Amino acid sequence: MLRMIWNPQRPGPMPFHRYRSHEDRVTVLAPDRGWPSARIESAPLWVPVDLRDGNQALAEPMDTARKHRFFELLVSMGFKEIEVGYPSASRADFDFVRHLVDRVRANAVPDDVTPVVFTPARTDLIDRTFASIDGLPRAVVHLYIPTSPVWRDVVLGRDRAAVRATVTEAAAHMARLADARPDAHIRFQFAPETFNLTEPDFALALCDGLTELWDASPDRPVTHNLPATVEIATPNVYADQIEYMHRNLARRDSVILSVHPHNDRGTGVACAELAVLAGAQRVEGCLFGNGERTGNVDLVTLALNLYAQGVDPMLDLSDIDAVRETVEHCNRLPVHPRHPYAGDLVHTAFSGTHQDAIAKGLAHHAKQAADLGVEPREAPWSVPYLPIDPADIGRSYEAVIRVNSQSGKGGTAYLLRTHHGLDLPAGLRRDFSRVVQEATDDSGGEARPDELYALFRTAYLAPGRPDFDGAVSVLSWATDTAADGAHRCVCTLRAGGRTGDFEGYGNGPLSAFVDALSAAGVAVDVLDYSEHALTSGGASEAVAYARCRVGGAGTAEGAGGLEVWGVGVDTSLLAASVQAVVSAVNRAGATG
Ligand SMILES: CC(=O)SCCNC(=O)CCNC(=O)[C@H](O)C(C)(C)COP(=O)(O)OP(=O)(O)OC[C@H]1O[C@@H](n2cnc3c(N)ncnc32)[C@H](O)[C@@H]1OP(=O)(O)O
Ligand SMILES: CC(C)C(=O)C(=O)O
Ligand SMILES: [Mg+2]
Repeated sequence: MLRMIWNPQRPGPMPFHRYRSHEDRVTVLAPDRGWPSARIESAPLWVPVDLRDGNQALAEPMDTARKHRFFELLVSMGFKEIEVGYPSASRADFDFVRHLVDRVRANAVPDDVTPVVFTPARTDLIDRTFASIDGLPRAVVHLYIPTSPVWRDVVLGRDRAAVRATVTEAAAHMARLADARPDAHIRFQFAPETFNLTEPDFALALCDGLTELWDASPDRPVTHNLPATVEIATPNVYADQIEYMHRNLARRDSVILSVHPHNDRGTGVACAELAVLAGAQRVEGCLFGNGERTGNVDLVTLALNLYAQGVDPMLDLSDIDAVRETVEHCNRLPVHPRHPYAGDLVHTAFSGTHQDAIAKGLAHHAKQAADLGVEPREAPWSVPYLPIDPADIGRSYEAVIRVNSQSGKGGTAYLLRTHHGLDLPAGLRRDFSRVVQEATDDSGGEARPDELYALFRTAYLAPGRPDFDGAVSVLSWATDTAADGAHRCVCTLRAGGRTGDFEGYGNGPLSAFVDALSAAGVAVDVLDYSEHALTSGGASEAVAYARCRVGGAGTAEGAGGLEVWGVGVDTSLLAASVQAVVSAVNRAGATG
C-alpha cells in the first residue's frame, strides 16, 4: 500500500483490534483466476427467495394471502424457479405450499414454474417438507446445513465428519422420499450455509458427495447453492471462492452452480456479479434486497444492472412502481427513496449542473431519435446522469428535474418549458434563475413547477398587465398602417401620475408603440425580442420576451439606462409584445 503522507487522519477510538481480517478466517484458493477478464453476456437463472429467506426476516411473516400475491407477482415477472417457503418452520409456510399445490392442480401455475422448498438436515423436518409438496408434479427440495468452523463448533457442536454424516443421512432420506413419488419430478439442491467461511476442500467434498449420492446427471442436475450467509470480505474474495468451486466440482455438467449473497458489507450486488463472472449460473436473492439483517442481494438491481449493459435480464420490470407497490404491501416494509432504479428519488436531479446536463441530454436524445427516424423509446440512450431511460421501467420524466436553492437556470428553464410551454431565451433564464434562487434561499425548500410559474408570473407577466399599479399603464392602444407602409400607434397611457393620449410611428407596430411611449416621456430601447406560441396552457396563446434598455435610451452611446427583461402572454401576438415592453418598463420602475 502507498504511504499516504498527505493524510492527516489520526488513530480512532474504536476497538478495531477485536476483529480479524478474512485472510485469518478462511483460506482462499485462487491460482490463475479467470473471472477478472470474463464478461456477463446473458442473464443467470434468477431465483427469488422472498417467500422464504425474505419472509424469515419479517417481524410479521406473510400469511397465505400475502404470499399468494407475491408469488403471482414473481410469476408475472418471468421467474421460473421460486423458493416458496420453509414448510417445516410454521403452519403458515406449510399451508402456503398446500395452497400452491391446489393452484397447480387447478392449472393456475404455469408448467414451466418450479417451486423450491427449504429444509434443514433433520429427518423429521424433511418428512414434513415432503408432506407439504405431496401432489406437486415438480419441485426442488433445498437442503442446508452450516459448514464453517465457528458454526460447526458453536452452533452444531459437530466436527467435519459429523456434519458430513448428518448431511449424507439427510440427503439419502430425501432421495428415498423422492423415489417413493415416481410421478413427481423432484430435484435436489444443497446449501453449505456459511460457505464463504468454510474451508474450500470441505465445501467441495460435501457438494461432490451429494452430487454422487443423488446421482446427478445433465437431465436431472443438482443445484449447489453457495451462500455468502454473512458477508466477510471484499467481493473479489467471494469470486475466488466461487471460481474454485466452478473449476473443481465433480460432474460439472450435472451441477447448477448457484450463489446466495447477503449484504452485510453492502456489497451483495458486487458479490453476485463477480460470482457470475466466476462461473455461477444461478443467483438467489430478494426483490429490493429484503432479507435477514441487511438483506439478501437485490434481484431488481442485478437485473437492471444487466439491462443497463444492453443484456436482456429476462425479467419484466417495465412497471417497476407496480412491482414495488406489491412488494411493499407484502413485506410491510418501504423501499428506500434512494434505492437503485426503484426509489422515488433516483431519477431526480436537484443540483444545477446535473439538471443542465439532463435537460441538454434529453433534448439531444429527442433530436437523435428524429434524425434516426425512430421513436425516442427506440433510440440509443446516452443521457447524462440517467443510467437508463426512466420510461423503460414505467417512470415519467415528471420527476427528473426538481428545483431548490442548489438548482440553476437549466433546471428552472426545463420545468417552465415542460410544464408551462415557456421556452425562455438564454438571457432571461439567467435573469429568472436569480428570482428563483432568492425565493428558494428564503424558503429553504423546493419550488414545484406551479410555484415556479407563480414566481414567473409575478416577476414578469403581472408588470405588463393593464391593471398593474406601476410606472406606466396602457389603458388602450391601437395600431394601423399608413399609405407609405409606416406603422402608427395611438394609445392612452398613464405615466408618471398623468393620463394622456399619445401617438408614435415606426417600421412595425411594436416600434410605433415604443415611439408613443417615448412621446409620453418613457425612453425604451428594445435590445432583444423573441416570441413563440405556447405549447401548453391556453392553446391559442403566444408569449413575447423583450430585453429592453429603459431610461437613457436613444442617447448617442445608448448609456445610462437599465437593461430589463419583460414578458407578455396574450392570444394576440402584438398584445403580448406590447405587454412585454410595458413589463420591462414597470420592472425598471422608470418614467423617463
Ligand atoms: C441462513 C438461513 O437462512 S438458514 C434458515 C433459517 N431459518 C429459520 O430458522 C426459520 C425456520 N426455523 C424454525 O422454524 C426452527 O428453527 C426449526 C423448526 C427449523 C427448528 O426448531 P427447533 O427444533 O425448535 O430448534 P431451534 O430453532 O431452537 O435450534 C436449532 C437447532 O437446529 C440445529 N440446526 C441448525 N441448522 C440446522 C440444519 N441446517 N440442519 C440440522 N440442524 C440444524 C441447531 O444446531 C440447533 O440444534 P440443538 O437444538 O441441538 O442445539
Ligand atoms: C441458502 C441458505 C442456507 C441461506 O439462506 C444462507 O446461507 O444465507
Ligand atoms: Mg440467506
